[in-house]
Amino acid sequence: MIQAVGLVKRYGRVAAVQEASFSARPGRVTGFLGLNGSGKTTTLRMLLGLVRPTAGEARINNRRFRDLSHPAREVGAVLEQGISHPGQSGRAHLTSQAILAGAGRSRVEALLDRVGLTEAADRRSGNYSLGMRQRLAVATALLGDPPTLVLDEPANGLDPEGVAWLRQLLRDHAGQGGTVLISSHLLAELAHLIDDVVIIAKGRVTCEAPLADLYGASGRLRIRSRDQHRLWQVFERAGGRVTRNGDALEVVGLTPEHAGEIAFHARVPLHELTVETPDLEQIFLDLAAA
Ligand SMILES: Nc1ncnc2c1ncn2[C@@H]1O[C@H](COP(=O)(O)OP(=O)(O)OP(=O)(O)O)[C@@H](O)[C@H]1O
Repeated sequence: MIQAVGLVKRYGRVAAVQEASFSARPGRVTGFLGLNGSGKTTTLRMLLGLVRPTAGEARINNRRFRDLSHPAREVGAVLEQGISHPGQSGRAHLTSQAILAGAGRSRVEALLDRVGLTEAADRRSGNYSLGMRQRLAVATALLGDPPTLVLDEPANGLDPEGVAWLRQLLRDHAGQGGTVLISSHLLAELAHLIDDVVIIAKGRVTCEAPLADLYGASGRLRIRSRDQHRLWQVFERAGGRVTRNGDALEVVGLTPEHAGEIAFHARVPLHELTVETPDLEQIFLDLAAA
């Protein structure tokens, strides 16, 4: 469990984070979304004890990071690329980090395999692609087998296969009861990866909700029939908000099942009943620009 409680960070006159409160729950993958410069990295660094909050508190499993007795066993982080020395091989990097995390050599080999780096393990990490460096960073974060993962823009530089791999890894982690907080400036990048969304705009949290609610919030039906006037009346009477779009009605506030039954009882045959998929990126941009 990750909790941000009224987090504030000011750099001189710059208010990087302002009263940010949210949580990321066990068993869920939570997306932490915001445009560039909205305060994501600063917030994650406060959660991980790397930046001291001006006010408020960040808690991991109900404790501040600095009060954790075995940080590497409680939380793993992917914060930035280039964590390894470029001359060092992936295996050498992971082995040296394993010592810090109290993990054994067999764990290093298992993790190289898990992130798909076994074959490249002895190559200089400086020659790794961005995607391979991300995989190495994820392996490093997993060394202490922590239940909580914090990842800053981990999908950056991953090709579609890499994104599918990351998705499975995070899903498995959450499926075993782990907590995952993952940041991005693109909702589309995370849409298939996350259960919950926290959106930060200009340092303030503007939305904290299950991703499904974001879809549901703008669920809109498109309906055509022979008697649009009659349908308009009965839909409004049932609590729907109706507008016209060309020869169709657009209805918000009714489920397709409800709308279909209302039309049936009003004896108006439907020619079309479509659930319009909301433009998720647009919803995100509206919330992120708030
Ligand atoms: N050490 C610092 N000193 C001064 N200002 C800072 C510092 N770190 C961040 N800021 C400012 O705080 C604001 C938030 O920055 P932050 O890096 O947290 O945003 P971000 O959402 O992670 O952006 P990006 O996606 O571009 O990494 C920005 O205006 C940034 O310039």
